[in-house]
Amino acid sequence: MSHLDNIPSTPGKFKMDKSPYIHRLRWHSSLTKLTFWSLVILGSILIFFFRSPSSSPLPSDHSRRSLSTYDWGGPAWEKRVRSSARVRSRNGISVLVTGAAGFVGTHVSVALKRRGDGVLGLDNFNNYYDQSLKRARQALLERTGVFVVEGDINDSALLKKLFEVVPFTHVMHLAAQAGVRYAMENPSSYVHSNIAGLVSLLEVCKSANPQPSIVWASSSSVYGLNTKVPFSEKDRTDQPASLYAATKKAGEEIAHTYNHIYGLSLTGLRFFTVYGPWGRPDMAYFFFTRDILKGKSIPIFEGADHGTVARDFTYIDDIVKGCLAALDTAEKSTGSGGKKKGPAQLRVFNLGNTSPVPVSDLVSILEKLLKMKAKRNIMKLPRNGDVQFTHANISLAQRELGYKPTTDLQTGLKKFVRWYMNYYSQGKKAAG
Ligand SMILES: O=C(O)[C@H]1O[C@H](OP(=O)(O)OP(=O)(O)OC[C@H]2O[C@@H](n3ccc(=O)[nH]c3=O)[C@H](O)[C@@H]2O)[C@H](O)[C@@H](O)[C@@H]1O
Repeated sequence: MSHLDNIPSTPGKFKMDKSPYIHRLRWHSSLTKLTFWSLVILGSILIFFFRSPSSSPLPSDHSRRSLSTYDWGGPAWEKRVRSSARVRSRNGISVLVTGAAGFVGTHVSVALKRRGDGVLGLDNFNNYYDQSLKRARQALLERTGVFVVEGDINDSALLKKLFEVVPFTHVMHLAAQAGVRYAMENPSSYVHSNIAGLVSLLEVCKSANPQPSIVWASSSSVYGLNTKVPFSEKDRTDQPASLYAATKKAGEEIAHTYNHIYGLSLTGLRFFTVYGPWGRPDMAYFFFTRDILKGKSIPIFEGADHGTVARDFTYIDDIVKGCLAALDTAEKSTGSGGKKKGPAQLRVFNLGNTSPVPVSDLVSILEKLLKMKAKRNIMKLPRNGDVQFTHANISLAQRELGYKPTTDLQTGLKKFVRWYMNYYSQGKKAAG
């Protein structure tokens, strides 16, 4: 008889015959053996519960566990949330701004607040770049009357609570893991924020009553290896060149799904290399400024055969106008109680400047403004997600949003440099 003969042919029908039991009774006549086997079984159970990854009822992902470290809730906290989100103008809207302590988030929140809309910020203050800059933006927001709740978009309990406290009419979703090149270093942070975080937010929005209208940040990077310029919303976006771009593209498809199933009104904005005061230190114009001032060499990328690398750099104030116009023209979501009641609006717009500038020209402008020569280190465009050229066709945004950028790179950088010199002269060290 082979050992395979003991295996039942029908699952669930295997019945242990009595012989092992009887056999064991004989064994148990020895107390030592009983104790021994009891300990073995107990030990195995303990090892199973402590070592097996699937035995834990908690998610094993670190980022999820860290969500519980944020402190929120309580009557005083709710009061602050309500007061910040209170609409103070006729026909105003109440907006939850995610990523409020980020570059675009800060500018959009201030603009909304100033015109009398209710604004509540949400930000996880992660350490992707200098956190003190995020705290300084937060201080600016507080002075404007915007409370920034500290929390993560993956924290559904927090999101649900916020919607319980305030029936937001709109969500401006700007929280994301940004940066094209960093995606090679920390891919999971892109999935966590740009995919899981987006789904977590949309899940709560779809169940909210009333459902809010959502405007969110996509990216010019979705055009990827597309060579047809200028980039139009009708062009293909199925060849992303970085994981960052892929997660933003995934976001656009996820938006389609939530619009289709639940009647959420969704508008995606494809931002083109946004720059300006209070910007992101991981972006080229920002760290070029810092390094030129320090006398450090700066890597300037060029394409094959000395090909020009250029960007459709877009000034923050123009982007803010585009964001507000998108919020103002957003139609209401049509669902309720998690159920779609009719077709809802689904839009995507390019928000660019329509005049690409070579990166080497950006450096020349900075040299003039800083009155310092840059140490240029010309390098081959790395194959880590960068594309050679971006150029927005903005006719759709012009037609539907009245979007019309007015700031050229020279003017915008002048404002950035003024802010930079002022900000970092006040004892704040430019993060290295
Ligand atoms: O438009 C967008 O969708 C994207 O714009 C920027 O991405 P990118 O255009 O690559 O901006 P930077 O990293 O500031 O680079 C600007 C230009 O400088 C070049 N560069 C960058 C870094 C460097 O060391 N040297 C250099 O020449 C890049 O190739 C690029 O042409 C943002 O970082 C993204 O988050 C955003 O989504």
